[in-house]
Order: sequence, then C-alpha cells, then structure tokens
Amino acid sequence: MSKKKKDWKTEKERLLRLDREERRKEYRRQDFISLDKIPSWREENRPNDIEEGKELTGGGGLSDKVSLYKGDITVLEVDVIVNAANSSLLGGGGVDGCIHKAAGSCLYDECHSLNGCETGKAKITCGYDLPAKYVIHTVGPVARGHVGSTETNDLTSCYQNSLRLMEEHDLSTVAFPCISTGIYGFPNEPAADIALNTVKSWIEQNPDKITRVIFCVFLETDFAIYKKNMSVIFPDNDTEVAEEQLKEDNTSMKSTTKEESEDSRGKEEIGDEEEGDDDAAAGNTDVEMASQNLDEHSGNEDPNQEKDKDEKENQDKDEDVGIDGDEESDKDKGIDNEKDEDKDKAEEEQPAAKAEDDGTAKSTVEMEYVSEINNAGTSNGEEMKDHVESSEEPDSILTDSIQSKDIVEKKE
Ligand SMILES: NC(=O)c1ccc[n+]([C@H]2O[C@H](COP(=O)([O-])OP(=O)(O)OC[C@H]3O[C@@H](n4cnc5c(N)ncnc54)[C@H](O)[C@@H]3O)[C@@H](O)[C@H]2O)c1
Repeated sequence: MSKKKKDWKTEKERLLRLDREERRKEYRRQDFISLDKIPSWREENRPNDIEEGKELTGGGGLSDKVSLYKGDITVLEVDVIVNAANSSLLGGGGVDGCIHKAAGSCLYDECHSLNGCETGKAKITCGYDLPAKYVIHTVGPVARGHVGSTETNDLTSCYQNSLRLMEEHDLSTVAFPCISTGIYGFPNEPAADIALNTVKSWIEQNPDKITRVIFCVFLETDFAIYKKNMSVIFPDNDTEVAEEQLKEDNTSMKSTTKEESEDSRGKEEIGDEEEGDDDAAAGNTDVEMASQNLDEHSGNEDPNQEKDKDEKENQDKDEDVGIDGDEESDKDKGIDNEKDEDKDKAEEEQPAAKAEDDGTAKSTVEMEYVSEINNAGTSNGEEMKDHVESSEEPDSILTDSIQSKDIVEKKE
C-alpha cells in the first residue's frame, strides 16, 4: 500500500510552524550537521590559538560570517540551502537530484507550482524532509567552458538574487553549492571568484543580515580553489599580508580575465547577436532582480499571473539549449504546458538525467566532474558517505549516478 501522498501546501504550513526540536524529528536522515559543528573561516584558520586557549582576537568581521565545507549540502542544518537547478525547476541530476531526493516528493510538487525559473533568477520553496528549512532554487548560466560578460552577470545574479530572497524571508544562514560548475560547465576558478566576491560585497553591505554563508564544495578541485581564494578574500582581521596578496592576485586576475574576455569576445559577440535578439524579444536583462511574494501560510502566490509570454519564451529557449541532463522530454513539456497531470504520472516522467557522453564539450567537463566526485570527502577528511538515501522519488537520478560511475570505470 503506497504512502498517502501529502499535499505540499499543508505540509509546508505544518513544517514551518514547528520549532527546531520538533522539526528534527521530521528530517529524513538523522546524520545532519548543525551549524555549531561547522567552524567559521576565522575559527578554521586559528585552530592553534584555540588549542593554546588564546582568546580569538578581532572577530565579528567577514571571516566570522563565512565557512568552507566539503561534503553533501543536503545534510546541512541551515535556514536555507541553494539548489543549482535548471529552468524547469523539476529536478535533474547533480546537486539538484540530491536535493530533490533528500527533500521528498513535496519539493517536486511545490516546484511544479512555480512554473520554472529564468537563468540568474531565484525562487524559494520549503525544505520539507531536509534539515534546511528552505531551498532557494537558482538557475546558473550554461557556460560550456567559456566565460563572457553574460555568463559572469548571470552567475553573479544567482548569488545576489539568492541572498536577497534569503533576506526577504528573514533567513540568516545559507549554504551555496558551486553553481554552474558541473554539467553547465562554468570553469571552477572564475566561478569561485564570482561566488566569493559577490558574497563578500553583499555581507559588507548587509553585515547585520547574515550569520553565516557556507560555501559547500563537493569536489577536491573546488575545495583547493576556495581554500586558496578565501585566505585572500576573507583574511583574518589582523592578517595584513593577505591584503597585499589580494592586490597582487587582483592584478593578475584582471589581466587573466581581460585575456579570457578578449579571447571569448569573438565567441560572445556571435552569441550576443543571437542572444541579443532573443533578449530584446524577451525583454530580459541579466541582472534583473527576481523576487517572489510568498505568503508563508498559504504557500506560494501563483507566479503564473506575473509570468509573462517573454519569460515563457526565455524558458523554452533554455530548454532548447540542448543540455541533455536538463532538457525536459516532450512528454514532460506536455505535462508542463498542456494540463496539470497528477503527481504519480508526473513523477514517472521526471526528466531523467542523462550522463552518457554525447561527445560535446560538456562531456569533457562532465568527465572531470564525475571522475573527481568519487574522491569527495567531508571537510574533516572523512570519506564521503553516500548521504542521499533512496526515497520514493523515481530512481532515474540514481541510475544517472551509476551511469556516471560506469563512465568513469570505462574511462579508467
Ligand atoms: N551533473 C549531472 O550529471 C547532472 C545531470 C542532469 C542535471 N544536472 C543538474 O545540472 C544542471 C545544473 O548544472 P550545474 O553545473 O549548475 O549543477 P551540477 O551539475 O549539479 O554541479 C554543481 C556543483 O554541485 C556539486 N554537487 C553535486 N552533488 C552535490 C551535493 N550533494 N552537495 C553539494 N554539492 C554537490 C557538483 O560537484 C558541482 O560542483 C541542472 O539541470 C541540474 O538538474 C546535473
């Protein structure tokens, strides 16, 4: 006898009324990680001071408000985790797949009511069975290894819009994955630079609005990049040398980025012409703010009224971008565009993430991403346990990860 399907609005209202202790009983997994178990960047870099019993001097600065965590974002007990979603918001693979599996089917149902999301924008839902109270879904740019001004603006908007949506809901602890650096192919280093600098600027402008931003990395590559960059971008209050290093790095970064943008300008100008036409038609701008008026007690206001034709065109454009893992199949589009099928049918047809190598540039990025994923571990060096347990969700995503592992084995 299958479990009675829960209505997402009722479930959301019930869960958001619970206090922490009561909510903890509802987490799908009990091996969650509470915030007090995650050291701030400053604490992480002054362990010997703590050992020697020294009072941590300074503090209250930026490095107290950020953390670097290596592991599965779905175990973090924070106000909100950010999902690197696709424009359909109907799940897929990678971190999106993990979050949907860990949150349960109500997440899919609430996402289905949101009618998609444009690149660079963000929408918020309840966290349901996750230790996080909420999930902010943002859609990163499909970079495929190239970074022009559009990709940079779109990724910056993902972080800005997520932080502003968090503030609108009076939330103060948030965890970000490495948005767009997986199947969307945004190079890891510039993506980390955008993430760290956008978050830094936002905290400097809203110091009292944030308790902690956790950069949740999954791959060894990202862990090394963030560790290096954070010691420069979030220096300890009394570490002068980092400022000097920051100036040097910025100079070198500027010249590299300048070269890169000159290099990609050719590609981008072509892209812009096409995109310009679309954008003009769609009336979209890369950094336009997205916010969603949510009445927490009655669930989401239906964004359909506000979703105009342009946004729909833009959404279709996203779907045409040809990223297999994200493209909704025609059947799925049928669900979206024609009539609201019941959940079971929709669930069977959730877009299955395809991991097979289709020979495009993306597969190089994906291969790197997949080969590294097997060595992911937590920030304290423990072997990464496969935190995400099976759920009533279709196991297309599970197949996806098995497939991707097969690819790695074959490769080896
Ligand atoms: N990676 C895949 O095989 C795959 C396939 C289909 C769709 N997707 C997803 O990819 C699209 C978005 O691309 P993207 O590059 O922004 O996202 P992504 O491909 O999920 O990669 C973003 C980052 O998240 C990391 N990551 C993966 N699992 C976790 C986890 N449990 N906790 C923390 N971090 C994790 C991953 O290593 C990468 O650094 C969406 O369509 C979404 O559905 C991924």
